[in-house]
Amino acid sequence: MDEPLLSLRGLTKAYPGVVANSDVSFDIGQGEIHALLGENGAGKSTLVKMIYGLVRPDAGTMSLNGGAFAPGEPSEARRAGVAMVFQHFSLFDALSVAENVALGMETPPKSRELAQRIRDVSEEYGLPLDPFRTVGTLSAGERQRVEIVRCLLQEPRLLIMDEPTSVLTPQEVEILFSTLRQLKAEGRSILYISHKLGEIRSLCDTATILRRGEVVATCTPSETSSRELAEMMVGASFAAPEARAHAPGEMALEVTGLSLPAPGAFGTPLREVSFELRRGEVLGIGGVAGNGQDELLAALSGERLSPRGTVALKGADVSRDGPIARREGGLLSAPEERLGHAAAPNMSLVENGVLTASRREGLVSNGFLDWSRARDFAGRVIERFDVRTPGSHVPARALSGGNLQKFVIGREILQRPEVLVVNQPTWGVDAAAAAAIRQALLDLAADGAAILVISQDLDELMEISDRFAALNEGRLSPARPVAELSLEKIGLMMGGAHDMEVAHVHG
Ligand SMILES: Nc1ncnc2c1ncn2[C@@H]1O[C@H](COP(=O)(O)OP(=O)(O)OP(=O)(O)O)[C@@H](O)[C@H]1O
Repeated sequence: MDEPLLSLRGLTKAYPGVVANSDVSFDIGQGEIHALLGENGAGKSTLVKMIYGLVRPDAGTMSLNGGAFAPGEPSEARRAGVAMVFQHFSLFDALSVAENVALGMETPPKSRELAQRIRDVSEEYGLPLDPFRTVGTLSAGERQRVEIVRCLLQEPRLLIMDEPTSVLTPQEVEILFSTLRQLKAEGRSILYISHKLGEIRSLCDTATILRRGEVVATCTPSETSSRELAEMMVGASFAAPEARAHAPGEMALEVTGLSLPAPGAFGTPLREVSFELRRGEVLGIGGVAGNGQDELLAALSGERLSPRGTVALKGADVSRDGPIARREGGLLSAPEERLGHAAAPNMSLVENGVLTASRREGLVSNGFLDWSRARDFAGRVIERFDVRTPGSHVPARALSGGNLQKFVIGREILQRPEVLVVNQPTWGVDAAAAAAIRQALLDLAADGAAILVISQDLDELMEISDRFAALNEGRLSPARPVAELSLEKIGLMMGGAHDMEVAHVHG
């Protein structure tokens, strides 16, 4: 076998109360697509941050192309040929694609030349992108292309991708995969983090599986079933969610002709959105990111008020009520962006629990916070949703992405909502925990709650929804029973093809 591109030997990194990586050793071959798999908090992000020079290992060594490799900062890793596309993009909305790319370069070329290079790379790798478009107007898939093109301009030997498909439509996933296969054919290597086992099985040559910071297995994903992969990750078997039979009940949430202007320069207006949601029912709303999902959630949660007569909760007009009044009426919600919007990063989990649960859980009495009840509530969320953390005193930012997501969703579910609106409930959550969250949503519905799930994960929507509707440029399609729909029809309802045209307007 050829010499590996990257060898990791005994990498170890501890944080207070948790060993994030313990004696991790494996190799990534030249031209190999290598999957890194593991439950939430297994240590995947920590490991790639060490490779990318963002975190220093406490012990262990790395070698790249046979030479010692110990990047002290990302620019050093980049110079050595390591590039990384992050889960959360670091782009400036108000700048153009080319300006954003230039910002990440140490010595950017003149803007004309850079625009040409961007066009060349985007054509060569089948990633349509217009260098002069303002980033704020791009879909999530297009933003990701900006990040990928920015990486490819550095001619990387190793490209690290952290959950790249969580923001993509099925069609965009196909485009991304052909780009990755092309990079592999050129002899470049890819380290691929994902919780989507089907994708890993079709794309990756090898998989390394981490559990609680340690390498527990290495396998060939195409020869391993998704169930086997999942079981290696959790070290146990797990059950797929099961819907309990139920008949839809009374009207819980009725939205009628809801139109709202875009909240800012880069938001999406809502256009005549109408739907009904009954008790006991799960309505799934799909769509490409940036088609009004955040705006719809804000209008339902009460963060943004809408014209009278547009939002009715259990028959009462709540269009002009803010979030606190709606929560009191039984409508709870969890937005997509977990750090900053759903959770305050520097506050502890106890405090984050208080943020949305203080009234419904009676955590405040006579104007004073009841700390012991608040700790008890956070503790119950942690236990019930298997949030991996040293304790409820830990600040939200110290949790792995998936564990914080479990906390944010669990916090709402435990408050026994009558209507629950969630956006991307299992984003970044591993297979077993995602199954547990979906099961909790189904159980809530079976107990008579009305649930609205906004998600880009079509498999998820198909699995848990009774009816499905698609958001496209702020318009909502009529809802259809899921039993009548194929995945392909849903893809078309989403209008997922609209941003795939080659956008060479300035070419
Ligand atoms: N900056 C930090 N401070 C304290 N603890 C941390 C920090 N970063 C990570 N951890 C802890 O290290 C462990 C591994 O986290 P890591 O983010 O690497 O997991 P992950 O496998 O990427 O998870 P996910 O799939 O949820 O993103 C977790 O227990 C996490 O809480």
